[in-house]
Amino acid sequence: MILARALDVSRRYGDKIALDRVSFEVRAGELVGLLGPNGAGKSTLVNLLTGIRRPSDGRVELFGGDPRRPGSRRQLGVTPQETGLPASLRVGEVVDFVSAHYDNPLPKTELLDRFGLTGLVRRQTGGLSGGEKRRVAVALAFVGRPRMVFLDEPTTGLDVQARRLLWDGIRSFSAEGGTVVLTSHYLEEIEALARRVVVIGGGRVLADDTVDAVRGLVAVRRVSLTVRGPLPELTGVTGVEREGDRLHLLTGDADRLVRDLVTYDVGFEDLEVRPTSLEEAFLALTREPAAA
Ligand SMILES: Nc1ncnc2c1ncn2[C@@H]1O[C@H](COP(=O)(O)OP(=O)(O)OP(=O)(O)O)[C@@H](O)[C@H]1O
Repeated sequence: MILARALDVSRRYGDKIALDRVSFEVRAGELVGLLGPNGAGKSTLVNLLTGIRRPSDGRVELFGGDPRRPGSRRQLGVTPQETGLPASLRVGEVVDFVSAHYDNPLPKTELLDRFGLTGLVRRQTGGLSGGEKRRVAVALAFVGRPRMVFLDEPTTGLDVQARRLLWDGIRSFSAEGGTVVLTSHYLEEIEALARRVVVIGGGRVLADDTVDAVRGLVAVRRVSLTVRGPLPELTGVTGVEREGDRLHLLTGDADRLVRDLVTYDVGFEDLEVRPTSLEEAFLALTREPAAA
């Protein structure tokens, strides 16, 4: 069952085309990561699907209706990229306030426990750290027992431990059948959480597939080796990183590269060939949109 859909959607801000004929759908139970560099159009897509903005062209649907109608948003939870919490209220009071808007909210203790916030219940939000505020803001998207949540960069500004606490909360919602769409710059986050990744660049969908398939799409391999002398000119190398004597070469044809290293009699040690990280795949995709 499709819970959210964009059909040939474009969004312009003056002369700027933020989204260019994008089609995208989210099915019940999915955990989808929207991945893209700054300004790619991720937030714009989220804002259209959650009824915050209107498309310039094309159609958007949320639970089969117009996202701008409050009735279509009843089963939706959203954490925008930036949120404000009333500084003088305690965390528990903010949760009570938001809960009061729903018929059957999640019990406060359960919500706080799920997101590792129990210890903060009596703290005024104005005195929380940036990371603690962010965790509260994300948890609030879940108060009304939504069927689907949109989380725009949920873990920006969080340290590793806080990020993991949030991931646990998101994972348990997903494990119970909840549907999640999240945007992220943290490739590690998409890999850790999402089964499906949609790469957005320049207002277009560059790839929409599993994390493994997106990596396979660019099929870049990382060949690592330790060399003491200079390297000869090698064909097909698209990137080089150096850590002391250790070199990491990115290439679309690892077999050929290794053959060339042997042919040129390069004295290498500890040769390793492995698939790229999603980050490397993502950089290659956004650098060469035509190849996608
Ligand atoms: N209200 C607006 N007025 C004018 N231009 C806008 C507005 N909102 C977004 N844009 C432009 O549209 C493009 C897409 O922006 P969007 O915020 O959707 O990208 P994003 O992928 O979410 O980026 P980030 O990762 O930096 O949040 C950008 O070029 C941005 O400057």
